[in-house]
Amino acid sequence: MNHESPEPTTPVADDRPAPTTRLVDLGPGDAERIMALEHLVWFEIAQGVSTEDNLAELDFERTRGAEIISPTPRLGAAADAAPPLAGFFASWPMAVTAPGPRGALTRLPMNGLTWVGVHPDTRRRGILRQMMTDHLHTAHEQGEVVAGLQAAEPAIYGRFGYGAASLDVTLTIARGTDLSAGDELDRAAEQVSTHFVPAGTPEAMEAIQRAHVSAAGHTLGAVTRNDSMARVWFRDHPSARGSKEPLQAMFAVRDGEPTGYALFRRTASWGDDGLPSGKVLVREIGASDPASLLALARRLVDFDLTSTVSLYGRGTDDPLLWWAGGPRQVGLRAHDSLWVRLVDVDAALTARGYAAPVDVVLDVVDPICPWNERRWRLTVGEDGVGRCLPTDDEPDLRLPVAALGAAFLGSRPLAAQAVAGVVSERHTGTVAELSRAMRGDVEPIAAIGF
Ligand SMILES: CC(=O)SCCNC(=O)CCNC(=O)[C@H](O)C(C)(C)COP(=O)(O)OP(=O)(O)OC[C@H]1O[C@@H](n2cnc3c(N)ncnc32)[C@H](O)[C@@H]1OP(=O)(O)O
Repeated sequence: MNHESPEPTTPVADDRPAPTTRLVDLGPGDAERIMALEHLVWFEIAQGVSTEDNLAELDFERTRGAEIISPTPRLGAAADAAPPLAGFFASWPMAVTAPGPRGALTRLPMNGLTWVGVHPDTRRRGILRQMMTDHLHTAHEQGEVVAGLQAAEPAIYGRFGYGAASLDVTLTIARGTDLSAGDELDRAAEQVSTHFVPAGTPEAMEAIQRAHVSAAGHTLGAVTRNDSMARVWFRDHPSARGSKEPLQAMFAVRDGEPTGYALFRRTASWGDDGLPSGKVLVREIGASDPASLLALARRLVDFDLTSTVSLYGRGTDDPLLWWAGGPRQVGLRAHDSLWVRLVDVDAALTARGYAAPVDVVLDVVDPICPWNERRWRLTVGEDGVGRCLPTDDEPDLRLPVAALGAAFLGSRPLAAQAVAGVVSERHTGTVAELSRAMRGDVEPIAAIGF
């Protein structure tokens, strides 16, 4: 990303005079103005964390901002200060596990968008739209095929072609709950040992990363950090965490090999009755096989001085949910997790696999990425491998690109989206045909936080 965009923003739904901004690449030298904007956007400050540490997770090859080039000068600002930022966004090269051919899984590169924010003084005047257009066009130019994000608010990103492709389920399990999984899994879980260490050391971070990527290969919907993110992700600043215990990494090990991990923190508390009621908050848990997941979960529900364990980032048909007794037992709460955007419809539909043969012509609507907005023929053979090519043939169905993003991880069936009026069918039966071919065998897990 080395191009600058001199075009001013287009005012939308606001008659205040719009500032003129331009999109620029940002680097470590922009730390001060990045943090000035971040504090205004998120109104949250990590106490005692240096600016350098705050920004350490950013990839400055993929970090952009909208700087204000007029009006100037700014009341109260130093005359030689760099222009302030009206907007900011960054991304990481990540990966997501999508359905592969015939029930297999496939890990695909994914552009993960993050840190999106616009100055409160300049909102609702098109700066986000300008940034999103730039982001998706840059991703396309760089050959990225699939993009994803987690939305601060669910109403924002559908208009930019993202579809909510997975749900994030939180399970709260009482201490001592009998996780009932059947004899075979019980015996397999007994072969798995667990131990935990502070997560914030370089050695722990490296081991977490290995377990994280390995677990993702077995988990539909799993999103992974890349190695450079992993090196800084779990720094656990004592001043920022206050009196909480350091983040802990628990590993599952079978035959000397790591087979899973969990990241958690315990918070001590005591009830009015004098009994301990500490909480275990599990930020991530992942495993390469169900027995290792079970072994980790059994250990987590068995800590002295605690009363509940909350597991974030789980899925709707998660084995943990049913081992623990079902939705009513675990106070199930769900919200949208990963929003998927097909940057290149043909490459993305060719990269994932299918559950059944299909031959359909899609009429895709995508005003933000015009290279996608046309008819595409998707042909899938008996082997579940697809090919998507441009065509001028009559379409079988018409749909916005966001509908394909929503269905990309094998959930959110197109047939259900047709019932909701999002997808329309020109030839009877073609929505059902494509819908069945895109379905996964299980529901996707939620994405990690990013
Ligand atoms: C992946 C992530 O990082 S998610 C984090 C998103 N960031 C935040 O929520 C931080 C706080 N909020 C903000 O910084 C800003 O309000 C933003 C980034 C959400 C929006 O920026 P703006 O420059 O005001 O958006 P912009 O004017 O370009 O609006 C684009 C469109 O989105 C809509 N929109 C913008 N914000 C919202 C919102 N919070 N809810 C619903 N719609 C919204 C606008 O109405 C507009 O719609 P239209 O083009 O269909 O008419």
